[in-house]
Amino acid sequence: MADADIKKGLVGVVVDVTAISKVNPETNSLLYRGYPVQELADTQSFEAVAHLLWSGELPTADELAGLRAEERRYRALDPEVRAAIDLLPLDAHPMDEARTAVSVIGARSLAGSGSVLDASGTPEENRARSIELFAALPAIVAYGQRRRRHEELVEPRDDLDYAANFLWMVFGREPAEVEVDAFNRSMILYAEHSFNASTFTARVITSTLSDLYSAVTGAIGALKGPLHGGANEAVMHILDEIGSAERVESWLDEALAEKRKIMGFGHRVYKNGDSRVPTMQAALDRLVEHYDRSDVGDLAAALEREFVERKGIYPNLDYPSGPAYHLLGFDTVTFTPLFIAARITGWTAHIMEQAEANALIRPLSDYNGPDERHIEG
Ligand SMILES: CC(=O)SCCNC(=O)CCNC(=O)[C@H](O)C(C)(C)COP(=O)(O)OP(=O)(O)OC[C@H]1O[C@@H](n2cnc3c(N)ncnc32)[C@H](O)[C@@H]1OP(=O)(O)O
Ligand SMILES: O=C([O-])CC(=O)C(=O)O
Repeated sequence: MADADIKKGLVGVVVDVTAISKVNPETNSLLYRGYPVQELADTQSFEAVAHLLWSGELPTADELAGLRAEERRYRALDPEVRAAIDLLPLDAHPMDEARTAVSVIGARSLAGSGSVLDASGTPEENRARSIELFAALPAIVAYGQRRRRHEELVEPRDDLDYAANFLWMVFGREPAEVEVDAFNRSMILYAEHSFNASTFTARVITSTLSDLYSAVTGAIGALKGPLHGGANEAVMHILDEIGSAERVESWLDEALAEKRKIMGFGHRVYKNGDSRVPTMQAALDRLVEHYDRSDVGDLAAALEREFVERKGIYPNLDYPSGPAYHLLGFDTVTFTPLFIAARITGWTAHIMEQAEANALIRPLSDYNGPDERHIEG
């Protein structure tokens, strides 16, 4: 096979169809089930967007109320999940914590379901499993941050919707409107992005007729890497390392001389800017104003200006999200678990779509090892 025929990293390869989202780098747009993501972020709750991704349509008032009631049923941290998290060292990465928690929920949910032949589930079962994970993840993420800070678990509040309750469980105080708005927007923007690495991982696992929990666990592993979801954490490490807007130029001289990747910039599909960045940047700007933290806004703006000018590579969603989560009060290691809480919607929509029209995903490789040889003697 000629080298030119090998699509390393599957660059440019279209492997299947999807009706869930459309990423269009030419028009710099992102549609969820046909709706521009900016419009959804401006007008919808994350719960409504979850319904849209799963079912194909925005919910009616009754459907939204039904989903919200269902979500409230699974909000509290399950004591057995808590016990499993407590077995992990305090300095375990929260991505590992979340991966373990999903694995525990899956093992318990599937216990007694019989052989591997029964695990993949009916569409109805998978929809119920998706809602349960969507509802359970905030408490897992919140408990992780609180236990690392040696703080008590905060019980959920039924009078708050998803985004406000999530912030409540993490910080134990009622969030301001501007905080809820920024957080809700970030969840919507992070919810779905076609065949990205973690979603593709989930689809590969689903394609073997494995179960939804295994697919999500694998997807979390793929998301953790800094070339993908881990970049929102990595952005904050970089901003911390630079320290202030005045240091950007000298820091960048050195980083580029060392051929370092500057996290939060670049994208496999978008080459002229990420469609989600302006909406998240506007939310970050409002947080900067709310907390009176122009130092954070100025530093992020200075690095963006300088890097884009020198390299012509634009920020991706992780770039404004990192400092926004920082200002909201999240620990840097908690940023990528927030991405899980959002992307659980997209992952599970893709798992159900893959299961509905399945073909085992199994590409070919070109062998470049030793020629055939035999053991001597
Ligand atoms: C929500 C998300 O998951 S968005 C992605 C989050 N990831 C990051 O922010 C990590 C930093 N960015 C990157 O590593 C890359 O831009 C990726 C992995 C996202 C996309 O990568 P690819 O499409 O494979 O492009 P690739 O990495 O080959 O980059 C092309 C060129 O641009 C350079 N480049 C791309 N991104 C960056 C960056 N962030 N910093 C420095 N150089 C970069 C590469 O070094 C390469 O240069 P070369 O041609 O001289 O070798
Ligand atoms: O699409 C990608 O490759 C990565 C990304 O932006 C996402 O998953 O949100």
